[in-house]
Amino acid sequence: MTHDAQPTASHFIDGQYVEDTAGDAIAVIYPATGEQIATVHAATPAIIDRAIDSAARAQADWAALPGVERGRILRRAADILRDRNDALSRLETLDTGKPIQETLVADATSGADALEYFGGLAGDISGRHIPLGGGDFAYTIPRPLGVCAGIGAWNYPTQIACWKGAPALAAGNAMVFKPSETTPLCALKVAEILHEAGLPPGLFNVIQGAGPVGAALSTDPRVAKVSLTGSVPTGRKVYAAAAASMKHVTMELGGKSPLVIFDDATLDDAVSGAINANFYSSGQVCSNGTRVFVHESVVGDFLERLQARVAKAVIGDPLDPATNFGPMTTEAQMQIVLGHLDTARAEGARVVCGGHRIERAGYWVAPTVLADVTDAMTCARDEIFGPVMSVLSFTGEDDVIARANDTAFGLSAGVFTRDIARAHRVVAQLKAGTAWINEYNLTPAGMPFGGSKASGIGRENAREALDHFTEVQTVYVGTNPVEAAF
Ligand SMILES: NC(=O)C1=CN([C@@H]2O[C@H](COP(=O)(O)OP(=O)(O)OC[C@H]3O[C@@H](n4cnc5c(N)ncnc54)[C@H](O)[C@@H]3O)[C@@H](O)[C@H]2O)C=CC1
Repeated sequence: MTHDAQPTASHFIDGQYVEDTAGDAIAVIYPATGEQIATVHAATPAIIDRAIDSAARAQADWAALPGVERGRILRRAADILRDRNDALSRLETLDTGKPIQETLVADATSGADALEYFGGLAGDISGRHIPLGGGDFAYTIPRPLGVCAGIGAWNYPTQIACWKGAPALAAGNAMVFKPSETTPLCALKVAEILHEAGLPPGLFNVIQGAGPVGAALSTDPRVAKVSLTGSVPTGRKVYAAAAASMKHVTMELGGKSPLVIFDDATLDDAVSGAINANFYSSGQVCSNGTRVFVHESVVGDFLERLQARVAKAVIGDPLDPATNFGPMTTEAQMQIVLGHLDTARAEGARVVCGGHRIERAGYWVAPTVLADVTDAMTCARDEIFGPVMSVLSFTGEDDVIARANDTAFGLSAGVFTRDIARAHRVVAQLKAGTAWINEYNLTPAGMPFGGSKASGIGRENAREALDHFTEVQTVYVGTNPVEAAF
């Protein structure tokens, strides 16, 4: 381990760092240079067992605490995350390659927001009272599920650990979290900080590894729920594995979301929206609006302004605060994106800018805008998960709604227009878990976030996430003499 703020071992179990070099070595690469910055080891079956076992032992006492006491610990952890934002952001940049300009505002800070939000709500978890007539009544108790597994993607390692951990812990559960094998470091820091804030040992354990470790968590009978952020194919596998033991699931999966720009939109805002919907984190954002439908009367103007803005991207050392565009997180993902660019050209898309690898050490793809894209092209159908915007033109409102919905995904959508009636009419018809009007990709902790159709099940953030980390026990209370047939 070469940097001060780095975690000191591969796993964090029962309140402490744990190493077990018997597990496969996983090289942690700084994507901006291709340099190896750390090594972690995949969890062996013994480590997996230890993590689940310690979580199971700690959970009942945690659940028995008053919610305000659980919440106080989460809020303290939020403060520590904010205090250490600089060091944590640097580590996140080294792990993911995302520019420090982004990690300073969207990773530990977003995690802190979730911890603060759910810390506040923890004291307000309550059931319902249901009057039944004749003096009888029922009430409900939202009960924690027990041990929950969290499995993360590579793009927002700190945020994903907190978005899953905060509501799980607030509701009285324990969590075993497995980060993506390509970005393993920051979830360990989240565990360290939670325990420093007073979380009793065992309640947030982090173990490393790739698919097989995630699969072991998804099938273990001691695990009551799996919350996954990942691709649709992985989601299908994890959902199926969880079904065998009837586990609860939350699935935050991929997308191919539409962003619709009407002819009355404030065009510079729409261009900003399209940039935020495609190039943040070099396009490695699940909710990205990668199918940008622009009204035919403004598409020329839109492309001209967009091209001028993309030319201003500062591509360079991600640790330099001036840089606002970084590399892909992995070499494999860079190759996937470059393959998509070849296919797009072959299918007739016009490259307005970018369209190639940037020749420097590490895994860089230039911010790319494709025009003259049609609905049938692969770049308009498949999730690319890279800095590739496809621009399509449209004529009528009904037509663009039908085209926007013609996808198996349903994660997000956006609309730019100054006509408020149209904005609400259109989003009401878009099959997407989250829609933005005259904005894009903002996900505050108090707002539910998640997907429809193949993009997922359940919601993260807001009160909805607490519902997904609890189950209701109903109690009927009789207050009258008991009647019976005989
Ligand atoms: N909806 C959302 O909130 C978000 C969705 N994503 C989606 O995530 C994907 C990119 O992330 P990746 O890390 O490539 O996804 P991935 O699906 O390859 O991996 C996700 C996680 O699942 C684990 N995994 C793989 N196979 C497994 C198995 N059989 N059982 C259990 N766990 C398994 C991986 O080790 C990793 O931790 C994209 O499709 C993206 O859209 C990314 C961020 C947010």
